[in-house]
Amino acid sequence: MVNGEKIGFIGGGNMAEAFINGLLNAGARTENIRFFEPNHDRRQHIAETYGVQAADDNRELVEWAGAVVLAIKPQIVKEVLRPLHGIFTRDKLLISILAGVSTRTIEGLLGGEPRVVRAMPNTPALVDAAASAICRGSYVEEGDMEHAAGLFRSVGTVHEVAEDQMDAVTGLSGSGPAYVFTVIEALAAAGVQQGLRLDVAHELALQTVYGAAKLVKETGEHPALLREKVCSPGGTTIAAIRTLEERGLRASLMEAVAVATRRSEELGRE
Ligand SMILES: NC(=O)C1=CN([C@@H]2O[C@H](COP(=O)(O)OP(=O)(O)OC[C@H]3O[C@@H](n4cnc5c(N)ncnc54)[C@H](O)[C@@H]3O)[C@@H](O)[C@H]2O)C=CC1
Ligand SMILES: O=C(O)[C@@H]1CCC=N1
Repeated sequence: MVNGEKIGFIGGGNMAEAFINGLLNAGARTENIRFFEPNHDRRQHIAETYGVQAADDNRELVEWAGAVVLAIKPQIVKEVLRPLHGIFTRDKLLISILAGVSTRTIEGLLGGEPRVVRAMPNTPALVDAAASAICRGSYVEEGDMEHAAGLFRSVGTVHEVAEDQMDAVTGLSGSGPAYVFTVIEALAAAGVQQGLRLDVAHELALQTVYGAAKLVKETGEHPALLREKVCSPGGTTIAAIRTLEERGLRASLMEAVAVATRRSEELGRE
């Protein structure tokens, strides 16, 4: 983000917290970040943990900010944005991280020709390892995409995609951390079943997933090639891989991403 820019968060939930944390780690100043959050406990938690100021309401927040991150649940987008109709003047940029909700819907709710960027980050933003994608609204200005990309880069990686790909991004990387958490949990359970202590099994499962991802990232090698290097002829791994293929791990993941993509599309129609 531009140094010294005022960034406001509508909503102080999990994702807003991840970004506030990431921005501060990246050198943003506390006085340049504000948020509005109606839940008292969350408001207090964010204000006290990060030393950032809570606004009294969303209108006050938007009037103060240069860039606004919309971080509420998609189901309440209409009730939250309708009262803000007309106050998103051309000097403000709105970045929405809502699953499913199109830039066209948001632009319609805000009125006029608001500068809107739609984004889909994920929770590893909390540890500066988010995978995010962004797409442009109808009225963005030159520089807005790079500007928004800077926010997401401060907590991980970012790609620009066409808006018709955002639901697929949501199904893959937006929801994806939950799939991987399930894999870690299942591997640990499998280790326990084979007689390992839970703490040892959990640590082995976690480090294996972390190490495998790091190996793909740092070598740049295709995962299939890296997998071949683990599979000794007639050995343990190829026996396990055959079982995973027979039980449909690949098809299960493809179907999971398809279902999540469709759910994202539905959220946009609700
Ligand atoms: N949790 C995730 O992994 C991801 C979530 N998203 C999207 O981010 C958005 C936020 O998700 P979370 O942070 O997980 O949800 P959350 O439920 O933790 O946060 C939403 C916050 O908005 C607050 N809120 C309710 N009414 C409000 C109002 N009128 N004004 C301001 N704030 C209000 C709620 O009290 C709550 O703290 C959702 O639209 C979701 O689709 C995107 C990527 C990943
Ligand atoms: O589950 C959800 O709807 C949100 C969007 C992506 C991750 N969490």
